[in-house]
Amino acid sequence: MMQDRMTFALPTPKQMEKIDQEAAKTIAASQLMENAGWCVTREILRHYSPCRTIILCGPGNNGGDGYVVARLLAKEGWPVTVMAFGSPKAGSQADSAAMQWMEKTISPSENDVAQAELVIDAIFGAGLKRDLDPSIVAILKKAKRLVAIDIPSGVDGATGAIYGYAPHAELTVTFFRAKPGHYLFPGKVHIGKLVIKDIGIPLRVLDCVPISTWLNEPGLWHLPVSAVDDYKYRRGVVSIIGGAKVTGAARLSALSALNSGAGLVCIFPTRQDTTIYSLSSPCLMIDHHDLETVLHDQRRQVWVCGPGLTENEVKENLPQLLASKRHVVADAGAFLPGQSHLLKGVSIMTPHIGEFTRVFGTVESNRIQKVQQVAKDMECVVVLKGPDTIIAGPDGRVAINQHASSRLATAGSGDVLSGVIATFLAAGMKPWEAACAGVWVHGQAALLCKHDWPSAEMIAGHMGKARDLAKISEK
Ligand SMILES: NC(=O)C1=CN([C@@H]2O[C@H](COP(=O)(O)OP(=O)(O)OC[C@H]3O[C@@H](n4cnc5c(N)ncnc54)[C@H](OP(=O)(O)O)[C@@H]3O)[C@@H](O)[C@H]2O)[C@@H](O)CC1
Ligand SMILES: Nc1ncnc2c1ncn2[C@@H]1O[C@H](COP(=O)(O)OP(=O)(O)O)[C@@H](O)[C@H]1O
Ligand SMILES: [K+]
Repeated sequence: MMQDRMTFALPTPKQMEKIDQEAAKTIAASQLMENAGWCVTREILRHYSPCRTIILCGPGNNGGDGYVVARLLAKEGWPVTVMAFGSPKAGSQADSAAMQWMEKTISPSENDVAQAELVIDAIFGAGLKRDLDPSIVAILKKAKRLVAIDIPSGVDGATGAIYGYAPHAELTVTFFRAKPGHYLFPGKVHIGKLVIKDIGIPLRVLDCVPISTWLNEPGLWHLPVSAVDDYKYRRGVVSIIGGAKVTGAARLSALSALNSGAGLVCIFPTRQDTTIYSLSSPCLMIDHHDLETVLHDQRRQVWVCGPGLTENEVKENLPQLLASKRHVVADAGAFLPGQSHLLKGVSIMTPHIGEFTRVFGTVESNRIQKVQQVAKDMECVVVLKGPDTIIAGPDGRVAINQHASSRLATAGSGDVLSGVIATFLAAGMKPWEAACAGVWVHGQAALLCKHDWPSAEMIAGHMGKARDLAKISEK
């Protein structure tokens, strides 16, 4: 069965608020809070043995969940104390949860937290929008082992930004769906193990919010299959501009395309002497005509432009590709300081944060918003590469990729990415889907490498197997 793409939805905290409100129309809010508290308790019982535990309870619903956990853990015989940070509003859900807590409640104290063997952080949830109070920061800093309810207090659930400080949780239990901030840096490193629990919110309430952000997983997109009557031009042709001086980048991109299932991979060398490209793989076609002539071939719709190219090489070739309405995957050398106009018309661009900043200016704490804006302004798909790669479409859709490995942090792995994305584009996938699939398969290829330190060439060698695994995972 195909995965329902709603499985991968990452609602923002604001959307989650709306989801909670809608859910409360069919299931009592008190029941949702009880379920949330019970889910957190079960995870604590699974991961820890009974020990001196302090539950830090804030004034909102996150604190309400904390009071439920306190009651349920105490029932299991755990020595539990609640540390209250303000009182819940009279008559609120959190207020009734607090009223059911009959045991020890203490005022905020650094010393008591320092003495606790386990600290449960139920001060603020994912919707936090301002800096934590310094006295709260001082207390959180004393926690030795910490479990966060929903998200560690201080992490912005929409962006992963940190409001002054956030503790490092060993375990974070969130409800219904993860939020973007669970997966985005710098917040991501504060989450520890992430557990997402179903608390009884009906799936259909997702329809009441316009979800635009997704976890990048197979099923969000579908890779083309190889048909019995396949032939090379149906699989798709990938063409790559090959630089004169730096030749490895285009060759890595080509190798990646060949191994990802492209029907044909061609290199258009910018210099006369083509030996380096001719000798690199017997499967590659090397162009010997000028670009104008080559572009008469209508089968060659998809081009990679940038890996290994100098400014001049980009300026000599990119405008011609765009003028002839080719689909261009722009990377590396195509990101010239302040020259965003050169990129107008590309289908997909794949900058890392340095390249992105060079062309589009500094990125504030809300990277998603900035990448979405650039995708919209430039009318193309933007892949902001990194350990939490963000793929934004001009229509506002965003995918956050987690399926990767720091094994990718090696020179040339970006070139490999451009090759696989171009392959999927040439196979007929839409740009956003091709980019998402390429990023996932690239991550999978790195995960398949036998040791932790593969070269980009080795990663490229695992593309075919990684593509097959992506296809299987769609089911
Ligand atoms: N059906 C549901 O709803 C369910 C919800 N669930 C749970 O709800 C949680 C979200 O709850 P929430 O919206 O009440 O947010 P939460 O962070 O607990 O409190 C906000 C309060 O804190 C205050 N405050 C904020 N920042 C502050 C600061 N820096 N310094 C000082 N004060 C600050 C703020 O004050 P105000 O901004 O109004 O001045 C407000 O009073 C979610 O994480 C999940 O655990 C589950 O029970 C499942 C069912
Ligand atoms: N720590 C990491 N975790 C996951 N992916 C990473 C990490 N570091 C780098 N990558 C990925 O590796 C690739 C590096 O690309 P890039 O920076 O363009 O390198 P190069 O220019 O050397 O080819 C990107 O796809 C990036 O997302
Ligand atoms: K919390």
